[in-house]
Amino acid sequence: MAELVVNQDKVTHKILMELIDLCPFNAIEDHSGDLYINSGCKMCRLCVKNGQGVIELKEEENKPQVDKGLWNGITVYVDHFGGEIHPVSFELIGKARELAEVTNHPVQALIMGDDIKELAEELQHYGVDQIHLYEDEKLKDFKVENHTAVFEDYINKVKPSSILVGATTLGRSLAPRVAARFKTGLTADCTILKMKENTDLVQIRPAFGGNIMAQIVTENHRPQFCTARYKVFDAPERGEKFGEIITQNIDSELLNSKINVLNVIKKEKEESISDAEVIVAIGRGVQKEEDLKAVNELADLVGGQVAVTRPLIENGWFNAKKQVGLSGRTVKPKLIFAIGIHGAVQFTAGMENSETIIAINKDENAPIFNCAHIGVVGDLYKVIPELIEKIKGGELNV
Ligand SMILES: Cc1cc2nc3c(=O)[nH]c(=O)nc-3n(C[C@H](O)[C@H](O)[C@H](O)COP(=O)(O)OP(=O)(O)OC[C@H]3O[C@@H](n4cnc5c(N)ncnc54)[C@H](O)[C@@H]3O)c2cc1C
Repeated sequence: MAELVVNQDKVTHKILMELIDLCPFNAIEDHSGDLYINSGCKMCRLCVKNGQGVIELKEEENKPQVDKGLWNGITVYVDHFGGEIHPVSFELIGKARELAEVTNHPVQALIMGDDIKELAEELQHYGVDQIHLYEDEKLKDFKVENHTAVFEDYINKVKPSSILVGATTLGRSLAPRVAARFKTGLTADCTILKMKENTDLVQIRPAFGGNIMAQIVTENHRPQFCTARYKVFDAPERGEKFGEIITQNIDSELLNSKINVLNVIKKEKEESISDAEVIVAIGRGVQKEEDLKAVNELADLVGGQVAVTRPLIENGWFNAKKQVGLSGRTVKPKLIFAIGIHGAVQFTAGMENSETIIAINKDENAPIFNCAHIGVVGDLYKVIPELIEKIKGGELNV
């Protein structure tokens, strides 16, 4: 761990006041002219950058060192259920291929289950170099202890440098357990991933309530683990068959979960905003619940689903599944209307990769216009009826 060292001899009243103002966490205090850092400090290092040498970062001596050359490959954990691969796994394969170009590492897929050869063969069409297949009847149902044991076995045998896991219910349960076994870092819900030439994976995600984009690097441990949500990255097109399937074996004794799955009841597939191709997203600019009638009419006309910002969940108008954003769902439709939405980073983090964003806001300075492809400055109570009229009259084709 790094620590902050305060050079009290360099502290002047002016610098102290500036740093107190600068710290976003109110962690710097004036103790009779001395600078004191309290427990609110989140090590954001703003004070180190701007403190004119008053605060220094002291890196830990004898840091653990890893031989990065021994770790080779970018592995995607393939999430599947009921004979279908979760689409997030394809998206991660697309990202892994991009990252692998920097380091010339192979892209590997890790798939485990029972009677899943066909799924492994399907993966051969997505540009994966190696598909590591674990089949055992004890892997038929997801049992976190068994799946963790297999994952551990795989890492010990193959030694991948980076591992990408979909932030599904299953992935969120599995990835931290495996990361803990290797005493390595895991960054959850990454929205951007970049690769350094030295094989360090730069894991970028909103942090501190979405106020900053944190860049997290696991410099001294391998493997590097991250999860990413569905609809953040692009899946590659299905192509020619490529890559080899490597059958891996694990000592069945290690699959010793005490969980006995009696029955698996498949949930009805629900309509989800994450799958929508067109979305009409609304925010607090819509003032009354009865105004939703016009919003629904617009959504019907454009063949879209209605989605909302968090305040509209909090006021009880919508179910939480309709929320877009950091604490809601990530969406990447072909077209999204953002109507009466300010454009807080916590909202845009969940929709800024949409193909076309049309923002309607009466405030021309609203941040939503920064990520919009088309911006309409106007009152939604005038713009929505006009849009409806024009679509109905055939003047506008959406
Ligand atoms: C940890 C954390 C997580 C969060 N997660 C999320 C999240 O996942 N999703 C989310 O949405 N928020 C989230 N938030 C809340 C977020 O910070 C914002 O408060 C929220 O997104 C604001 O919603 P809004 O844009 O609808 O409302 P407001 O900020 O009130 O904006 C309303 C907008 O409507 C415009 N407007 C008003 N009247 C009209 C009109 N007649 N015509 C046209 N435009 C009009 C205004 O100009 C304004 O820009 C989170 C916050 C925190 C701290």
